[in-house]
Amino acid sequence: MKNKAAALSLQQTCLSPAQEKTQQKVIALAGNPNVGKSTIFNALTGMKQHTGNWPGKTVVNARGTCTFHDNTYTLVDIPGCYSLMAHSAEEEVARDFICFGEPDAVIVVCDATCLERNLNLVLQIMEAGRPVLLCVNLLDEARKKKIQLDLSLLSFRLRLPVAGTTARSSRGLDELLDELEQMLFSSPLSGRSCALPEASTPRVVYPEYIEEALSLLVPRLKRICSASGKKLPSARFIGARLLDANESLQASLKNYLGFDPAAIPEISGTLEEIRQMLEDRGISREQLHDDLASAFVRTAERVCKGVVFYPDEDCDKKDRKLDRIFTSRLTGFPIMLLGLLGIFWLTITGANYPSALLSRLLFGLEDRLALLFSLAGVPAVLTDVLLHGVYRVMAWVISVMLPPMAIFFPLFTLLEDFGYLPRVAFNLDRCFQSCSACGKQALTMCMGFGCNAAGVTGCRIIDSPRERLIAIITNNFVPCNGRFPPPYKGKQNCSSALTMKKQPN
Ligand SMILES: Nc1nc2c(ncn2[C@@H]2O[C@H](COP(=O)(O)OP(=O)(O)OP(=O)(O)O)[C@@H](O)[C@H]2O)c(=O)[nH]1
Ligand SMILES: [Mg+2]
Repeated sequence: MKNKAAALSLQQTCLSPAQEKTQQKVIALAGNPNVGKSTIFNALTGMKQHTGNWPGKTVVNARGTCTFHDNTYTLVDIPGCYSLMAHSAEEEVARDFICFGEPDAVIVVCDATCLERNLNLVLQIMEAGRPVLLCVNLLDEARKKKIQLDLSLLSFRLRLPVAGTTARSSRGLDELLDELEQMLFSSPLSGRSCALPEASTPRVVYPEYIEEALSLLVPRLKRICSASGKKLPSARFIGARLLDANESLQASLKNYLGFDPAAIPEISGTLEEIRQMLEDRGISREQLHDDLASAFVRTAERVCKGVVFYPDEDCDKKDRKLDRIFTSRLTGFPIMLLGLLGIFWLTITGANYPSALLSRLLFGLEDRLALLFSLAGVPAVLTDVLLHGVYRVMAWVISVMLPPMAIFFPLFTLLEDFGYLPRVAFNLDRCFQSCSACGKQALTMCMGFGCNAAGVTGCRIIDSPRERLIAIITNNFVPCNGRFPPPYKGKQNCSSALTMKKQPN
């Protein structure tokens, strides 16, 4: 793409308030996990955020810049989330940035193959009052499955700009930036303004009793919050979350405003009044919670009618069949064991040949360097330190560790891209759970076979701090390729860093 600029920085931004803002417009890239946010981010900024075919790779916000038609944007790739009612640490990071990070706009990336499910989040972000540009990605996958989409109708129904993309091949990204530009810089009269006033936003309509409660709460919240002078999510959104007693959002709101609106007598009194009203009508907190959530689902269903066509009823048939083969008890485990053993065999046996070659080359060079050092009259102590110390260790590390890594990680990436790794995690989830660990640990352990450092870093994908700690500690017991035990290293004897000797000439 012609319009990419170099990326500047990659940094964690949890609550990222106004002080971080520059003249550049700050654009958040939000969406469900695994819909291609980081792929779009990388294509637009030239950065290298981790992408792969399983959900939950991005766990902290990443920033980069992108220039298009002389406008420079700061793009923020945020972790995938299914909803703004955060259930995990990553979802909280995403929700906090959308609600309190003061982005100028949010590009919500959706998966074209399951648009209806993705619209849930779109509607929530719209309710939060953030300017939204909808990016329907994975159009190539939708085409493969013969799913037809009417994006103009979708745009009309949601009253949002919509762009279709295939991020993997950078298709549609210029159009996406065009839409963004129009949305941010065209006048409200042109009809493309993103900052929809609250009243004109296509609202998600809640059941009558919730609307009644909100009509009591929202005007009071508006009065209190408007005094804060901050770019808050809409009062309706905050009101609905206060009704739902969403503690984590309340804590972030308090952090952002500097005071807790729910602790102000006017609001706490109204909440109490509403609670009493619900109790009198026999409405439980669970029902309230379900009704608040299902309003989005119902609206998404309504919006999608006539927008998405599945001419082939069994468009997911192939995926389901593969799921059955790779995760059933009968075939899932044998295939998984054979596959993983195959990879280890290829890594270990295959690495012996380049290892032997590299070690012959590097140690041969050492002998020649030793000759050169002695001819040059280099003191013995210096030769020992530089040549028999630094150089020899480097030669060992390169010849032992580089070849298996060069084989293992590409194979691992292939498994990731084929979508097999989440199936491994699924297969092993029960085993890991019976040890009070998390199924995702299967992925970090596999990675640990390539390199423990990568495995430990990868443990960021595990939500629960306790399970993450277990994964980090136990990863050290996974023999990484530099520590594969000698009996398994094949006949060639140039392998483990622990056992390797200098090759005789
Ligand atoms: N076929 C196809 N694959 C895509 C497209 N966009 C992204 N992908 C692939 O989808 C997978 C997920 O992409 P990511 O960019 O990592 O998704 P993400 O939304 O950042 O995922 P999380 O950070 O886990 O939430 C990767 O394997 C991408 O190569 C696309 O347009 N078409
Ligand atoms: Mg990502």
